[in-house]
Amino acid sequence: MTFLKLLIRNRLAAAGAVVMALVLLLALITPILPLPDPDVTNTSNRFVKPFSEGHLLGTDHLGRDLLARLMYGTRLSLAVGIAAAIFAAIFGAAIGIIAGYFGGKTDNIIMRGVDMLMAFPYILLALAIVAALGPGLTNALIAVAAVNIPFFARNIRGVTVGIAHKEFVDAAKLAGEGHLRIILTEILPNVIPVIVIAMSTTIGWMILETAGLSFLGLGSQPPQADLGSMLGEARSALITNPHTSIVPGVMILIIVMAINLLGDGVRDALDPRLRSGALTRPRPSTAVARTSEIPKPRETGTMVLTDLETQFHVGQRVYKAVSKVSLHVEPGECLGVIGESGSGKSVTALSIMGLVASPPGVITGGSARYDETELIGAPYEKLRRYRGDKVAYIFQDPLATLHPLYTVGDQLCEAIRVHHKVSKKEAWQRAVALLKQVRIPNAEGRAKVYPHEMSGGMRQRVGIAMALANDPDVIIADEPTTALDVTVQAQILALLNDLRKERGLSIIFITHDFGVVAQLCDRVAVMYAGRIVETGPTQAVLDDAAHPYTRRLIACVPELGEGRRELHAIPGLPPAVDKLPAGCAFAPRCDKADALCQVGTIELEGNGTRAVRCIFPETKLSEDVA
Ligand SMILES: Nc1ncnc2c1ncn2[C@@H]1O[C@H](COP(=O)(O)OP(=O)(O)OP(=O)(O)O)[C@@H](O)[C@H]1O
Repeated sequence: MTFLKLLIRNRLAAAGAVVMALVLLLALITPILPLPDPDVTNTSNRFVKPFSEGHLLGTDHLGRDLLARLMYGTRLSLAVGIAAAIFAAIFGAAIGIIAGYFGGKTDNIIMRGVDMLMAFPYILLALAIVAALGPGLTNALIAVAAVNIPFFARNIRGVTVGIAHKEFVDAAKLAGEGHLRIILTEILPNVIPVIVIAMSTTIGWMILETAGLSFLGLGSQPPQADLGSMLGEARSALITNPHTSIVPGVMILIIVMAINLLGDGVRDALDPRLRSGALTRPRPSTAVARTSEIPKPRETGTMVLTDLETQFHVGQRVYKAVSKVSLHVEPGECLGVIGESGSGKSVTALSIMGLVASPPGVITGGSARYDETELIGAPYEKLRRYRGDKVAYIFQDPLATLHPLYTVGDQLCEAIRVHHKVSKKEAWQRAVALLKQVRIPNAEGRAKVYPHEMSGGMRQRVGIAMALANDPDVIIADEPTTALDVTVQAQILALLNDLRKERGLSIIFITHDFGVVAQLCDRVAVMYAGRIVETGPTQAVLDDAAHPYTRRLIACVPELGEGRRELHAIPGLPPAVDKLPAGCAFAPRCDKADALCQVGTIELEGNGTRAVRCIFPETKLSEDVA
């Protein structure tokens, strides 16, 4: 269904589909249409012009009705082209899957054979095959299918090689599944979209090739008409009676155009990366469609978010990933943003610099101010200048953000030179100094290695060095230690803490671990279903959390050295952000909730230092202490 919707949304593809459906329908019902016999000659009636009585498209050099020949010819050309495409796809895909899956010698032998076939110009190869088998439509079909097999084999082999090394295939092998079963259940479903895409984009080409062979007299034999043979026969009357060539020529043009447009649409609609964003590529910065005025900031700091709202618009659905989030961070301060997976922490962080992919992401309101400059809705050039230079990000998996083909030193140099005009040598020296600063031993030597040659902890230090490359004022760290073991995690946290003190950095630290917040953050903001439910100084929140959700989150952290202690998981799941309930989103999971919690809007209310979004808080916040 999604596939069809996406296909229809692409207007050119939809036009191609309509034309193709019409042509196919006409081809199917040709035998029952009141048409004259396409093969009956009437030499007294040669070259009748189009729109004559009894001959809508005129007649050819033997007086045969061109409309009837066109309809039957189209039927035949389509049948042969489609059949050739199906054969080429089946055999080519089978060869590609076997070569890609088994690899090694099997791959070498099969693919060198395919290479040899590809070394011949396709039309020469097709001519050689037809010459060997003899002229005729079936042989033309075999020839066209055969010359296209290498194209499918190469494409599918490439995709299969990638899939054959994926973990789920290894898991199937470890579970003792046989090769045939793995190919049918693990590999094939993953390559079918590629086969369909390859077919949809080559079918038009195969119809042309079949027409080419018939044009040369090697395909359909007289008196049988197909589009190529009609063109061939019309060749001698090209100047005197052009309608005999124009009629089949225009039909070939229409069919090939329609198939190509449809094929491109099918390719786009089947590409999973384009699905949620319809058929458009992401824009360089997140789309902003405000539904209200830019709010005035209520706090001060290096980075101040006020009532930030980010949504994902997917078809008719609206996912409210971030709802009216307000945060601020002072110079030299570390703010922790904590919440379960899916609570909107990353989307909040990415919205600040316009890094949420659009479509489907849209910032629908709020403000993000860096040092008095509004970032939401700022022109892309301005955001680009600020990205990395003023506000830098550190992500969870540095392997995904570092380029695998460049050394870490080169990547650091590039990051420096994007924002500063310095010589390569100077950039390199700065890169080495940065690596030293993040305490990488033998920084000169390590600058020359590739990311995959480093351990996870070292890579994350490189990630931090990248973030520091341009001396930013704000660092947004999105779960930078989640993938690391506890000792390395402690080292990285200590490093971030030292850098913060040395450089006066503001850090927004995203995590789902209260233990990490306790170690590093001055203040904490707890998120649930896209909203802040509690904020306050870390120690105060840890000592006496006000929101039942915060209490439950803290209770989930094991305390080492405390002897046996029961951990209380939070029952239930967070709500889907496209179907948020009224009132408190945590109410369905909260044992303190009653009917009052499930109506209206519950505001975040505080005393200047702490705030909570709950009508039955676990603890009463003391009067204003600001
Ligand atoms: N492309 C998208 N289309 C629809 N919804 C999305 C999309 N990307 C994210 N979301 C939704 O936005 C919400 C917030 O996601 P986000 O990644 O910010 O959560 P998170 O708290 O950072 O989680 P995690 O700790 O797992 O990274 C989630 O409910 C998610 O389902």
